[in-house]
Amino acid sequence: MKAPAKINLSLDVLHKRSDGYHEVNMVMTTIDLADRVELTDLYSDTIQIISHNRFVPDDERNLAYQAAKLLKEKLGVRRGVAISITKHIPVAAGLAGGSSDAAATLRGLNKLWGLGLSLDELAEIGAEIGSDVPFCVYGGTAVARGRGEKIEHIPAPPPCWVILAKPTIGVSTADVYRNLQLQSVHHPDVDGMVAAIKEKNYEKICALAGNVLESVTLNMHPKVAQIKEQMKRFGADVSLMSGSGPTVFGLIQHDSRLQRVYNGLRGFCEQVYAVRLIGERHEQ
Ligand SMILES: C[C@@](CO)(OP(=O)(O)O)[C@H](O)COP(=O)(O)OP(=O)(O)OC[C@H]1O[C@@H](n2ccc(N)nc2=O)[C@H](O)[C@@H]1O
Ligand SMILES: Nc1ncnc2c1ncn2[C@@H]1O[C@H](COP(=O)(O)OP(=O)(O)O)[C@@H](O)[C@H]1O
Repeated sequence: MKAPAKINLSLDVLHKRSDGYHEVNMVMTTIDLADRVELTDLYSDTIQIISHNRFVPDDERNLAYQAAKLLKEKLGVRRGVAISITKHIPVAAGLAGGSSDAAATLRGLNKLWGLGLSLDELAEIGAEIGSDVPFCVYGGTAVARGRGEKIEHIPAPPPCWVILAKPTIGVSTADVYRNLQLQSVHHPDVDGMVAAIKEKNYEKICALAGNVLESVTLNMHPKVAQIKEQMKRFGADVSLMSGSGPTVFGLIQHDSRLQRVYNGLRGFCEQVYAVRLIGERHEQ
C-alpha cells in the first residue's frame, strides 16, 4: 500500500474544546511523497511491525499497529499480520506520516481480510487512532473540521511542484497546540482558499495560504522561520509551514524555478524533497 504525506494549505484553529482538543478548520491535500506499507498474513494471531527506521516504534505505539488492533477487535478478526513499513516521509514532521501508515493499514487489511468496509467506515475507525487519520483514509483534497475528523471533499488544486524542507528539529503537536495564543493570531481565510481551489486559481491559492500554528513553532524555532524566508527568496511562489511543523513547504508552478529553489535549500537544510502535488482521492 502507498501511504502518501499531506500538507495543510490553510490551517485555522477556532477555539479550545472542553475535551482538550482544538476545533480546527483546515484544507489538506496529498502529495507524492509516500511510505510503503506491506501487509503479510501470519499463521499466528499476532500483529508484527517491521520498520528499519530508528525513529519509528515497532510495537503497540506504532499507529499502523493500532490500526490493525482496532480492526481486529471491532470486526472479531482472528488472523495475524506482519506490517512492514518503509519510511520515506520524515517522522514527526507535520506531514502525517504515521497517520497515513495507519490509514494504509486500514485500507489494506480491509482488502486482505475481505471485510467489505467502506472508506467512510474505515475513516470512522481511523478517528479513534488520531485526528489526521480519517483524511489519510481518503487522501485527495479536503476541508477538515471538528478536531480534524470531519471531512468535506473538494477538487484537487491545479498541478504544481511541492518543495519540502525539514530541519532536524523535534516538534510535539500537543506542545504546539498547548502554546497557541488564539487572541493574538492572524486567522487565514479558509473559505477563500476553498474557493480558490475550486476556481483552480493558483495565484489566489498562493496568496491565501496560511497556518495559525506558525505563530507558535516559528517563535520556538527561528530556524523554521529562516527556512520559510529562504524558500521564498530562492523563488518559491509561496512558502508555509505544514501542520504543527517543523517542515516548510513551497509551491512552484514553473519547472525552471524548481532546481534553483531545491539547490538553494540543500545548502541550508538537511532534508529537502521536490515532489508533485497529487490532490486526488484513493480508490475504494
Ligand atoms: C496539526 C495537524 C494538522 O493537520 O497535523 P500534524 O502537525 O500532526 O501533522 C493535526 O491537527 C494533528 O493531528 P494528529 O497528529 O493526528 O493529532 P492527534 O494525534 O489526534 O493529537 C495529538 C495531540 O494534539 C493536540 N490536538 C490535536 C488535534 C486537534 N484538533 N487539537 C489538538 O489540541 C492534542 O493535545 C492531542 O493530544
Ligand atoms: N508508522 C509511524 N510512522 C512514523 N511515526 C510513528 C508511526 N507510528 C507512531 N509514530 C510516532 O508518532 C509520532 C508522530 O509521527 P508523524 O505521524 O510522522 O508526525 P506528524 O504527526 O507530525 O505528522 C512520532 O514521533 C512517532 O514516534
